Amino acid sequence: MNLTNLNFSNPFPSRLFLKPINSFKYITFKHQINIKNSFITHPIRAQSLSHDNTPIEIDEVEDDGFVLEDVPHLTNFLPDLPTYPNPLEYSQAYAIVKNTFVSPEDVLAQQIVVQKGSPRGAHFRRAGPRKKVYFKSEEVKACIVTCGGLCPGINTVIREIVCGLNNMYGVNNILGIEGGYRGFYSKNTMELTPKIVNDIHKRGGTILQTSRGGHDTNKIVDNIQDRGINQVYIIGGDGTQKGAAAISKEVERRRLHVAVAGIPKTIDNDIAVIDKSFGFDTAVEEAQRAINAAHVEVESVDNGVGIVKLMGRYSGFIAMFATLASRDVDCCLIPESPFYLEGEGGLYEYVQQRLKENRHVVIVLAEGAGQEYVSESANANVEKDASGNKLLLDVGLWLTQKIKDHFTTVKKIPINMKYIDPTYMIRAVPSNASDNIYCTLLAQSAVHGAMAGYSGFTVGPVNSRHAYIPIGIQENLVVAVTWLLSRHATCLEGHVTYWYGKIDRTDGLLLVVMTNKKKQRTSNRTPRVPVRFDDHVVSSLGHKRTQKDDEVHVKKTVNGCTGETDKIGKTCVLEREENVDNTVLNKDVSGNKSNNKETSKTSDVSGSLSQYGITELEKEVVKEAVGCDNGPDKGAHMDVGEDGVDKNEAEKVNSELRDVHANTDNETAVKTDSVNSNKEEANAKEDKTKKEKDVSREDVGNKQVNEEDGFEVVNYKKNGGGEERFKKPNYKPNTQTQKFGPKKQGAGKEMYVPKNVQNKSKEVSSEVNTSVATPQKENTKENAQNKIDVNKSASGSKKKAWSVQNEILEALRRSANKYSALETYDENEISELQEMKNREKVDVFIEQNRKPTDDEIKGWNIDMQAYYNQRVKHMVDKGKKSVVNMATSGAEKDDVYEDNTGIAKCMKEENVKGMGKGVLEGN
Ligand SMILES: Nc1ncnc2c1ncn2[C@@H]1O[C@H](COP(=O)(O)OP(=O)(O)O)[C@@H](O)[C@H]1O
Ligand SMILES: O=P(O)(O)OC[C@H]1O[C@](O)(COP(=O)(O)O)[C@@H](O)[C@@H]1O
Ligand SMILES: [Mg+2]
Repeated sequence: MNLTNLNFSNPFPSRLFLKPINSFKYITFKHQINIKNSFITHPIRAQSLSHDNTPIEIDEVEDDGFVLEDVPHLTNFLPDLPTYPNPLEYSQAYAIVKNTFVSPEDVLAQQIVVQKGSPRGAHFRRAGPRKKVYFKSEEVKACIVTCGGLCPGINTVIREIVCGLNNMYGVNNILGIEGGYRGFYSKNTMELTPKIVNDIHKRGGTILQTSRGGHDTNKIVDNIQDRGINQVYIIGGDGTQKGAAAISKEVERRRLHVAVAGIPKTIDNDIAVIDKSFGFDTAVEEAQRAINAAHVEVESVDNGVGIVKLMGRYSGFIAMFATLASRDVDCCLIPESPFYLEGEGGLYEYVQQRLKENRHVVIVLAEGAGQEYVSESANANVEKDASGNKLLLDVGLWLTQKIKDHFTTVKKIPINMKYIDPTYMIRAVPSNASDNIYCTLLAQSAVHGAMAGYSGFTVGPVNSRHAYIPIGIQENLVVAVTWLLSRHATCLEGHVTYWYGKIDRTDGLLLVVMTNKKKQRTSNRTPRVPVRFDDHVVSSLGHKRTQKDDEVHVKKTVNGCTGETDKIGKTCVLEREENVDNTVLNKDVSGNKSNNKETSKTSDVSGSLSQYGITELEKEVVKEAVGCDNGPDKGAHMDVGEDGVDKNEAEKVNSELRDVHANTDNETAVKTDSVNSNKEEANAKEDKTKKEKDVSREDVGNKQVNEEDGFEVVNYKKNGGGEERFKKPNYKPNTQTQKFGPKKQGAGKEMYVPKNVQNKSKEVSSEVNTSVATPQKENTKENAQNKIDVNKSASGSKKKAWSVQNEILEALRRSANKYSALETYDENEISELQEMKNREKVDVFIEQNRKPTDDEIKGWNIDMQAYYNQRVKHMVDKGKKSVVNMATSGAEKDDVYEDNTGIAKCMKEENVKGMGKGVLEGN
C-alpha cells in the first residue's frame, strides 16, 4: 500500500480552511488530508460554501485557522443535478418570516469563546431550508429506519420527519423500514403518513422497531435502489451512524441520486460536538424517580444503603446529571473514572463515613462503571451483542453484594441494602416536552438538509443552533468530554456545599464539585497504610500481585460449594455443585432469603460461583487456611510458616494488616487490646519498611522481583503507572496535571492553525484538556515551574490567565473532595509533572497516529509504554479502528504496519479508498 500522498500530520479530512467569516468569498484550502476521523471519504468541494451554483471567487489567501467541517453534497458526484425552488417560498407560514432560507455562507462556530489572534476553529454548516433544493417534491420517496437501543423521543423524530416532509415539502411517499438495518432486506415496509404518526410521540420506543447487527451495506443499497427510495433517514447511535456512512459511501460509488441523513440517537449522551442527544433530558428526569425511591427507602431504615444503577455504557452523563439534579446522592460512580473499594479513600470507607454521619447513603452507578472488577470477579469473558458492542455485566449487583459483605462480615455493621435497577424503565418512556421540541427540530433539520442535497451527514445543535455535521466527526471527542467531566466530579458528597459548574460544549463539560470537607492528608503521598491484598488493589508497599500468589493453598468444600485460598490466604475461587441451596449463604438479618439476584446472576455468567454471595464459605475456607477466623474479615492474609513463607515476614505483615483494620475499625469499636498495644510499634515498622522500599526502588529502577515473597516490585513513582495507578489505594487524580486519556476536542483534533500562531494554539488546546488554561505557557518545563510556584502562592502568579485558574485550584485544595482532590505539590508531584511531560510525548504519537520506532521506544520508560498501549487499546476497544495509524514513523510512509488488531487493514479498506478521487492526492 502506497501512502506517500498522505500527510499524517493533519488529521482532518475533507475540510476547507477558510478566511474568517467576514471574508467568505475568499477561500483557501489545504491539500493535506488525513483520514483519521471521518467514516466517509468524499471529494472536497473546492468551489466554496455555496451549493446554489453561485460561483464564488477562489483565492489563495492567508487563513487564520478557520475550519469548515463540511458535509458531502450530491453534486460532488452528480455535478449536473438540477435544482428547484424551495416550495417553502410559497408556504404561508414561511412567507411571513423575513429570512426564510439559510444563507449558504451561514456557519456555526464550535468554539464560541475565542481570544484575539487565536485560531477560529471548527465551524459547521447551519441547518435549515435552502433556497434551492435538489429534489422535486412529487418525486421524493423517503424511508425512515431506527437502529440500536431505545431512547425517549424516537417516535417523535419519526413523526416529525413524516410531518416535516409532508407539510413543508408536500412529500407523500414515505416508508417505514421495520426492525432496523436488517429490515431493508428482510421485512416489508410500512407506509407512513401524518395521520398514521399523529399520536406516536406520546409513546415510548419506536413504532418501526429496532435491532442490533444485520448491517449489510450492499443488500441495503440494493434494496434502496430496487424500491426507488431517494431519501434515507437513519435514526441511531454511533454504530448506526457508521452504518449510515457506509450506505452513503456506497450510494456515492453507485452515483445514485439518494440523500442519506442521520439523526444521532443515544440515551448515553456520548456524542460530542452536539450540545446533547435527544431523550437525555427525559432520561435524567426519569432517573430522579428511582433516586427518590432509593432515598426514601434508605432514610426510613437504619444504616440504609441505596444503590441505583443507570445507563451509560462508556459515559456516565445520565448518572452525573441525575446526581446533580437530585441532591440526595452521596456518591456517583461513572465509567470514565476508576474507583476502588478498599483502603483509604476507597468506597467502603466513604460509605462507612456517610453511615456514621447520616445513617444512610445513596450511590448512583452508571452501568459501565467498574466493569473490569465485575468481569474479573465473575470470571466472565467479555461478550458482545450483535452490533459488536461489549455486553455489560451487572455492576449494580456486584457492588450491592460487595458492600453488603464488607459491612456485615468484615465490619460487623448491619446495613439495609436497597438496590434499584431502573435502566430499561428510564429508556422506555416517551420523551418529555422539551425533548419533543428538540426532536422536532432535529427531524426538520434533517429534512431540510436532505432536500438541499446534502448526503452523509448528521444533524444536531452546536451551541444551541442546529448544524449539519459530517458523520463520524463525533467519534474522537466523546471520551475526552466525559473524561474531563469525570476527572472533576467523580464523587459527589451528600452535602455538597457549593459547586462550580460551567457547561460549555466548546471546552467540554467542566464541572468541578467541591465540598466543605477537610481532606485528611498525610505528609507523604506514598500510602502509609498497608491494605488488604484485594484483587484490584495494588499493595501500598509497591507490591504487585504475581501469578505465584494465586497458587492454591487450601481447598475446602462447604455445603456443596468449593473454595480455595491462595498462599496469602486471600480470596476464594469457588465453584458450586448444581442444586446447591444458596439461601444458606444469603439471608438477611430476619432470616429471609435475600432478594438480590446475585446468586443466580453469578452462576449465569460463568457457570461457577464467583466471590460474591458466598462470604460464609469464604470465611470457612480461609479459617481453615490461616488457622483463625479473621482471614478475610480482618485482613490477616499472610500464611505463617508454610510453603516457604518467611515466618517473621509473615508475622510482620499480619501485624500491619491487623493494625490497619484496627485503625479503620476504631469507629465501630472492633479493635482489640493487643492490637492497640502494638500500634505504635507497627507504625514505626511500617515507616521503616516504607523507607526501605523507597531506597530499594531507587536501586532497582523500574522493576524488580523480590525473591522472598514472589512479589514483583513495580516502581510506580507516586501513585502507580499505567492502568495500575488507578487501582492504588491512595490514588487521587490530579486534575491539574491530568493528561491521561484521549484528548478533548481541540486538543485531540489538532486544529489547523497558521504557522505563526501554531505554538500558541497548541498551548491553549492542550490546556483545555487539563481544565486549566495557561495560554501564555512558554514550554512544559517552565510551565511546570510555574505550576509549582503558583501553587505555593495563590496570588503570586506572574501569569494572568494562570492565576485566575489558580484561585479555583486553591479553593479546591482548601475544600477538596477527596475523590478528585488537588493537592499541594510535593516532590512526588514534581515526578508527576515529569510523568505528564513524558505522556505528552506519547500523546504526540497517538495524535499523529504514529507507531513509535524501536529506537524511539528505547527512550520510553515503563509508564510511557503502558500509557501508549492503554491509549491504543482504549481506542481500539471503542471501535475507533481508524484511530491508530499503523504507518511507521518518519520517512517510511509507504509502509503500513500490519497488526493483529486489524487496524491497519481497516485503515486501508475504509479510508484509503478515497485515493484516486482527488481527495487524497496532494497538490
Ligand atoms: N461499524 C459499523 N459499520 C456498519 N454498521 C454498523 C457498524 N457498527 C454498528 N453498525 C450497525 O448499526 C446498527 C446499530 O448499532 P448499535 O451499535 O447496536 O447501536 P447504536 O447505533 O445505537 O450505537 C446495527 O444494525 C449495526 O449492525
Ligand atoms: O438494549 P440493550 O441491547 O440491552 O443495550 C443496552 C445499551 O443500550 C444503551 O441504552 C444505548 O446504547 P446505544 O446508544 O449504543 O444503542 C446503553 O446505555 C446500554 O448499555
Ligand atoms: Mg452505540
